[in-house]
Amino acid sequence: MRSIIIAGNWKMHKTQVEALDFLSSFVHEIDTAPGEREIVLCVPFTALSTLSKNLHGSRIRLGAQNVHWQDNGAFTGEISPPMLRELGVRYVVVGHSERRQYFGETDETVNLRSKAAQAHGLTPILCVGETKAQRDAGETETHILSQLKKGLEQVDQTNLVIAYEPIWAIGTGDTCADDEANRVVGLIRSQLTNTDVPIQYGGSVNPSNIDAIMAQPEIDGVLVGGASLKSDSFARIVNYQA
Ligand SMILES: O=C(CO)COP(=O)(O)O
Repeated sequence: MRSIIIAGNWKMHKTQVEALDFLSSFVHEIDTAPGEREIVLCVPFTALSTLSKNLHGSRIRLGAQNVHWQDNGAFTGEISPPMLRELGVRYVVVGHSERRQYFGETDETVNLRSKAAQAHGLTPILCVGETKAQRDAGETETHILSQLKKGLEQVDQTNLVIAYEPIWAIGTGDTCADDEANRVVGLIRSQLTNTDVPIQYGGSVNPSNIDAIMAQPEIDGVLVGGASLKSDSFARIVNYQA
């Protein structure tokens, strides 16, 4: 049985005050969401502690947006798995295309980060996806298969989420067609030894397209950027009509 995971990725948005403001409305707006939907907020490191203290038994799970593979050491600017665990974090986004593009993340470091997260009981949300140029050149499949092969080496597939995020669909309003997203997610699933790994779609998900995306049989959830920043909009996504 595959889990459904609806996750917001706030990226570099929201101070602690803004995060608490979001939470105060959001907890009520998701009151009636079906219980089997896992709701995750992947927030900036600086908002983790405040949110963690204010979740008060809520069903919302906390996620981080990056994690280092060492427990501690001279790695200025990085955060370790035990530091996240201490704050009640359950999930961590690994290998987001923005980290690969702007911060030199490679399949090898993505792999190290995923394994370290798992070793400390965190669930990595491993992101893969192609650029527009790769799609236009017909290289979508080979690119994603290569990202998966390297990224998943020795990764435990019983504690893992994968997010298919076509880079050209991120923050552009240009969503991948539902059936095409479904096809690529199916291709990703065909590469896994555990076919129950939840696989999300990400890229311009919003309250208007969520129902159609979640109607796709291979898609087990979404990773939402811009539309997760407003509580009513993200709540509508969480409350999608099945
Ligand atoms: O990158 C994303 C989530 O990780 C998607 O961002 P948008 O939903 O803003 O397109």
